[in-house]
Amino acid sequence: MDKERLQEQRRVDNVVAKIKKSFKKKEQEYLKAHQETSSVEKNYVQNAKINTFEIDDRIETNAEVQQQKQLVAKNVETETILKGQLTTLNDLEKSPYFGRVDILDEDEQTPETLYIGISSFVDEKQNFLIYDWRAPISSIFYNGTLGKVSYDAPSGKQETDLLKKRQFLIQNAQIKNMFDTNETVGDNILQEILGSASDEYMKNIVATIQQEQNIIIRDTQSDLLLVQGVAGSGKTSAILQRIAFLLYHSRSELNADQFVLFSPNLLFSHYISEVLPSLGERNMRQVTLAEFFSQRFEGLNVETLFDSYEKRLFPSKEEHKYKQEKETASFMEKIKNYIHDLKTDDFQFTDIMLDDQVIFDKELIRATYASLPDAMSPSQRFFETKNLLIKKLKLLIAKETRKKWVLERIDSLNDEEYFTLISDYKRSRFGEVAEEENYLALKIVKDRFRTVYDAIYNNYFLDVYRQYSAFLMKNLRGSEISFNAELEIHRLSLADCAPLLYLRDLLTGGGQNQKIHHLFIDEIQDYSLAQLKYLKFAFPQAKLTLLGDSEQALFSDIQEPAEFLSNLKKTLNVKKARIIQLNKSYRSTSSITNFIKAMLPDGNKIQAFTRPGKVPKVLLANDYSDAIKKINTQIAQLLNSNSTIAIITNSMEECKQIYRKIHSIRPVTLIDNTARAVPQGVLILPIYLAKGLEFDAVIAYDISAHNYQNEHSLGTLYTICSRAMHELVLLSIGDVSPLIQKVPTKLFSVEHQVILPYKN
Ligand SMILES: Nc1ncnc2c1ncn2[C@@H]1O[C@H](COP(=O)(O)OP(=O)(O)OP(=O)(O)O)[C@@H](O)[C@H]1O
Repeated sequence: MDKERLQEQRRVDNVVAKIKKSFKKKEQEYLKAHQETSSVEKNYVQNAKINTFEIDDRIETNAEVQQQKQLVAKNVETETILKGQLTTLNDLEKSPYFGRVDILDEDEQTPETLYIGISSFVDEKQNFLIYDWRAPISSIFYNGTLGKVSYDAPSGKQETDLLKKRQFLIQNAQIKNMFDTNETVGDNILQEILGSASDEYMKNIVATIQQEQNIIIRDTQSDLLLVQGVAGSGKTSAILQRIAFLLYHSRSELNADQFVLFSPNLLFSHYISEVLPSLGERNMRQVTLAEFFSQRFEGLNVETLFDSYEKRLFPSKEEHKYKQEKETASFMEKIKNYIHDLKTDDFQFTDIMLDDQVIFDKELIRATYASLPDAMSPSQRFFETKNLLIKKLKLLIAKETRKKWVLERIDSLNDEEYFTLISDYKRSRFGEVAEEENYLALKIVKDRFRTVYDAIYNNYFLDVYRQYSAFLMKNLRGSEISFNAELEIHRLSLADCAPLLYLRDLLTGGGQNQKIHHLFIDEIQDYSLAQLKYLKFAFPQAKLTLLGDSEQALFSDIQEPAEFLSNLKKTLNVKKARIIQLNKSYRSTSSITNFIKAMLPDGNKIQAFTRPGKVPKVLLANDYSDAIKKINTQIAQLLNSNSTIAIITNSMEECKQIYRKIHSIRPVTLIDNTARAVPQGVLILPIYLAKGLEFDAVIAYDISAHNYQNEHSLGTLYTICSRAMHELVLLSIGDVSPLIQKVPTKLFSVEHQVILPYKN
């Protein structure tokens, strides 16, 4: 070991010893906090048990229990914080840092040496032994080349002289690799990291963030940050790091609950779930578009992207046309205009019923709405109508309390019913019997009219579905037929969700979440402009970070990036928009990336990371049973050097067919849309569930001309191939797709004697 490395190792030993000491101290604090929580909890349980029998004692006990509850919550929070700190210290113990910079400030004589890791660490004298990677000064580790550099500090731009930049790979407190570099972050360590096997969870990239990724991570100015990056260029990695960065820099104003990430599917949510905790941060909220819509249309079966993808394989021409129209931003504008011009007579009000009885008929509701000034916006008028209806309901309830049935009901109450009704209200408070009777009558009637109140509160007096249908009839005549037919069987197609919600929210004034500060959307190419417009409306305070690869479009044709960007900017109408392109692909070996590049019309822009590997292999099968044989042989071969092999298909049906044939031969996992995690081994899954994921080896199933006829399916084929990290096998039953035929033959090998109509 050379002298310098020995010196560095000595420093590592020294720092690790201090981290261990600090860990022990924190552990004591944690144990103490834990004991406190347990004792408060015990106390709380005992208090909750006693004195709840006697009605009069309930109120006091409740107050006490509430106090204890708050105490437990506070203690649990302290415990969680300490536990998080222990986890971070534990991680630092194994790998305290990954970078070092030596800098010389203008007014200084001697250089300063700073070490950079996943979290800061100070010794007892408050000396910084490790700087957090998110600290302003740390940015020069990722950004700067040696010489004069600048970084953004809270006090403004700072300049310094960067004298040395050193990278470390430290495992179990031992330096495994270390070297000095003049580049931003050198290739050596990256090579080592990218060459390793895939994992159930995505890893953080903190030690090897690349310059252009660093820009995405540290941007705090843009209202819309659009990252257009080729497959495997680290878009997802960069935004997760970005979330950690934003949380660190706005610790006092922001917490993880104010971040929402729209992810492509539940497998993906699980896959990325460890990145933020590994950086010492809590996870943000995650939701898929399907979940988001389903929550808003209770009782309806909302079509998912996956249903729509499977259906897309056989769409009717007419349906396709309607769907395309509903996905445009201009369709959303039509909704806005429709509502603006909507006459009172055109509102689809509906009677409010209680059992079989009409409580407020629709004409009364219409008259109430009509009585309000025209100058009010529809949502204000709607809100006022709601208030007026609630007032009317209160009058009705007051009148009803005097009815005979109510008195009869009071007389027939047994003890239990009586105490339930009176709940914690003290009997002694009633001056006279009549007062108690009035109280009970009001409770009984209110209970009886609860559903009416709920109906008003939840806006059920407007039939939004009929309203939307009326809108369709006016603006996309014919499309209301299938909408109504689907609704009959409680189904809602995906293309209708955004316009329908928009219509509902504009009319009723709801649906907006003002609390979310940052909205992240991954795989943006799978969202229609109508959906994006709605999300912007639903999260009006949120800054947007949108990531995508317009060429990985599964659900629509590939769009020119420039056209996509300009449409997006126009639709979302934001002030400070910034677009960042990531063209270097890190996931796959250069052989796989070069193969993929050749498939795409503008593939030249993709830069392969120089990691050598085998060229992709194209296998030609004569028929289905030959294909299954070939899959089995390939799996056996690939398993020699790969731990996860994914057979990726174009549809669930294909997955099931393959699974039926091969699961008796070897252990395989069929992944469907109920799966929450991706195990290691051999997997079979359709491409839409593999979005955003990666596997050691991929077998692209049936890339024949039959399955991938033309450029409409290029997005799917490209996405499948780009899931492979180390090896890619493409299997075709019969002639290969013309999309593969245009790839130069030197970029892949062919296994079969059938002659291919090569052009090159
Ligand atoms: N700077 C980096 N250092 C180390 N690994 C990186 C870096 N950038 C990307 N990677 C790795 O490259 C792979 C692809 O990254 P990621 O999934 O974030 O890309 P993506 O652009 O979201 O991909 P896709 O659009 O194809 O799903 C991951 O294994 C990730 O860890």
